[in-house]
Amino acid sequence: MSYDKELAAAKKAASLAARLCQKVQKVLLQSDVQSKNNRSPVTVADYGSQALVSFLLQQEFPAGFSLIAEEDSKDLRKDGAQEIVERITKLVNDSLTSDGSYSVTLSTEDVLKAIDSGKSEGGSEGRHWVLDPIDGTKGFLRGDQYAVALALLDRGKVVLGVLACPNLPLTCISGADRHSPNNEVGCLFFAEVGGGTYMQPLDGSSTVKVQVSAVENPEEASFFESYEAAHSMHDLSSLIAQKLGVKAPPVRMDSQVKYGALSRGDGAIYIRLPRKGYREKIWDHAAGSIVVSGMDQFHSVCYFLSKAGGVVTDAAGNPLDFSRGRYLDLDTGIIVTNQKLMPSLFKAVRESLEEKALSL
Ligand SMILES: Nc1ncnc2c1ncn2[C@@H]1O[C@H](COP(=O)(O)O)[C@@H](OP(=O)(O)O)[C@H]1O
Ligand SMILES: [Mg+2]
Ligand SMILES: [Mg+2]
Ligand SMILES: [Mg+2]
Repeated sequence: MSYDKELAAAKKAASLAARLCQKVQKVLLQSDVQSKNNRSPVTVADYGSQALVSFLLQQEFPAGFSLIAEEDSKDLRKDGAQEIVERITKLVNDSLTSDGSYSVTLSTEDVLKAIDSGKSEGGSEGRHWVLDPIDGTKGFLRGDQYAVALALLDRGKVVLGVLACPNLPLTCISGADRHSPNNEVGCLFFAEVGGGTYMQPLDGSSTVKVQVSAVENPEEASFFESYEAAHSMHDLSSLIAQKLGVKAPPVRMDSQVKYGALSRGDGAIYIRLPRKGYREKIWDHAAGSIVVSGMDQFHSVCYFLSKAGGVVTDAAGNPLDFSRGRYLDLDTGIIVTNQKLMPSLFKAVRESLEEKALSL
């Protein structure tokens, strides 16, 4: 089955949302940032991006529309939030106008409703869009990396993914090419089931097919991990890297930009080991995982025969299961690399986890 129409709509929505985020990042005000009840930050750009993507997808695919997205309008409906809601509404309307193909003006209530369309519970039946309107909000606030991450699930499997990465250089960010004079930024990665992964500049001016690194010797591999030490245990990943023989220091970066960079071979390994008790959400990995694998992990024929795609599993070697609702139920963490390196990465992960358990 082809998802070309869905992919085209997803690329357009994510690109417009990325432009909205870029505009906000340039002039971010303290009043634009709020704290959710889990104390994680959320900004007018997170809300604006979610409202915009939700509205655009719903226009294109009104029948049975279902969206699983990170944000909701609860805090925006509280007393005193009117000003911030107006600012978000203006951002969304300006984005729609700038695109030229929409002659609508959304009210503040339209925007709140569009944000709240993201409350779907997902599951293994039917189609569901999955959105992280800004993945890496902490990176966004620092002026670093972040992504707009959008995927489509069909019967519990990821069938397409789009990652808009406004601050990622168009050229390789590691190894010998690192100091390339071309410092243009803004990449859009996209993948459709079975169709490989492609990258464009955010303005869509050209397209290249990308492939994960073919490195087989871990000594030549570099690895990615979260910038935030609270999101992934850096001591454990450095133990894993040491066991593998990785020589290069870790590349620490926010968000699913790590999956995008990996999909074009900027590094060969991504290790994510959250602290005990943390539950991963599907919007933090749906788009990234298909961009790296270039296909659905559950299509086992592709999974075993492909040489080009990367492999994404949990720390027990299981493929990620997006069919269980808003959360991923997985063993310990997520590891990503190419087909050749996966057996040794997996072994190093198991040994390191066992050593850590013994030392507790
Ligand atoms: N304690 C924790 N452990 C692991 N991940 C966490 C976390 N707290 C927040 N996160 C998730 O980590 C995401 C960022 O990933 P990364 O660590 O790769 O930059 C956040 O996405 P948001 O920024 O969309 O909230 C959030 O969902
Ligand atoms: Mg968040
Ligand atoms: Mg996220
Ligand atoms: Mg987010």
